[in-house]
Amino acid sequence: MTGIVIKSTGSWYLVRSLQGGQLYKCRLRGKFKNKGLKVSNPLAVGDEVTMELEGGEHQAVITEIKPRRNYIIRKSTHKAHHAHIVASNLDVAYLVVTLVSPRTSFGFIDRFLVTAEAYQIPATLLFNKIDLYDEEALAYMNQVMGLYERIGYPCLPLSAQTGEGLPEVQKLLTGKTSLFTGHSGVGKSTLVNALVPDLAIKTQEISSFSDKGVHTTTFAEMFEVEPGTYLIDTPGIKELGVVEMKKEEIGHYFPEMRALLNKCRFNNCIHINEPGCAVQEAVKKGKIALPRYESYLSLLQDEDSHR
Ligand SMILES: Nc1nc2c(ncn2[C@@H]2O[C@H](COP(=O)(O)OP(=O)(O)OP(=O)(O)O)[C@@H](O)[C@H]2O)c(=O)[nH]1
Ligand SMILES: [Zn+2]
Repeated sequence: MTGIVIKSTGSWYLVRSLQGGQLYKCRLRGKFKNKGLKVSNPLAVGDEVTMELEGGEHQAVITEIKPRRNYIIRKSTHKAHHAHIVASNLDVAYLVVTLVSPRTSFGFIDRFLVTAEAYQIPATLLFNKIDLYDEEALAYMNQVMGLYERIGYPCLPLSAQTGEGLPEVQKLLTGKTSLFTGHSGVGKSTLVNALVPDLAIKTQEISSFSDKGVHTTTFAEMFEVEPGTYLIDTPGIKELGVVEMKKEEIGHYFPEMRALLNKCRFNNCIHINEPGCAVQEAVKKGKIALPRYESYLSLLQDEDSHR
């Protein structure tokens, strides 16, 4: 029997069978090694596994994991050098942002996009709460959306509250595995609720497998929107941290910089103040948006502080 991990706690796993949709509470048989990956969890949400029934009606043992197409890692906030896989086999990563109450910063958006680039996962920005925007805010939003669309990131305006723009989001989800993330307060829960039919029932079903007292919402959970369409909610994840990037690598994760990188005079250029730098030139000419370049500089600085 094969299935998809829809919840991973590290000690047990909830798997949805691909043969009938039932849920199984699973343990692992033997040791699973994540080759070349320094992570604390052997299995993540989105992993496809083989399992064998065991004992109780809804219990199984995971015997094998299929190779991952991709995955996103998050650094542990309390243990240095610890990281875990948040989710795997993703088709799209969505960031929910708002320009008012609260205002998502460019820095935060760009960090998310860089992470998605590093893991080669297509990213889309969802601008929520447009019902709150006045004319000025709408004009600003269009400007920001234009900036990101020119780089190649799809952007959608919506209101999880009024439902405006939701059908467009729903269309994008169909047949895919989508990860949702965003700052606290941007309306991610409201949106996930609007997108996943019977979310409360599904959440209840998932938590009915939890042992007493250990249910937490800090793990990513995968919901079936309809067969073949999955949505991964990442509660409590404030930031998808990029794990160990070399300074020279960072520019590659800005698509608008990527094409220019071999045009710099020095091949180890990090585009700060080197002469003959194609990136600085493009910033001066307005071909690279200033906020994007500032995000780039801030990521460089972060790497400095990690050494
Ligand atoms: N006006 C307006 N309010 C919204 C919209 N979407 C969500 N809200 C409100 O924004 C607040 C935060 O929404 P949540 O869905 O809890 O936000 P969240 O991002 O899940 O926040 P956390 O649960 O803290 O991660 C709530 O009061 C919602 O009712 C929207 O489209 N328009
Ligand atoms: Zn340069």
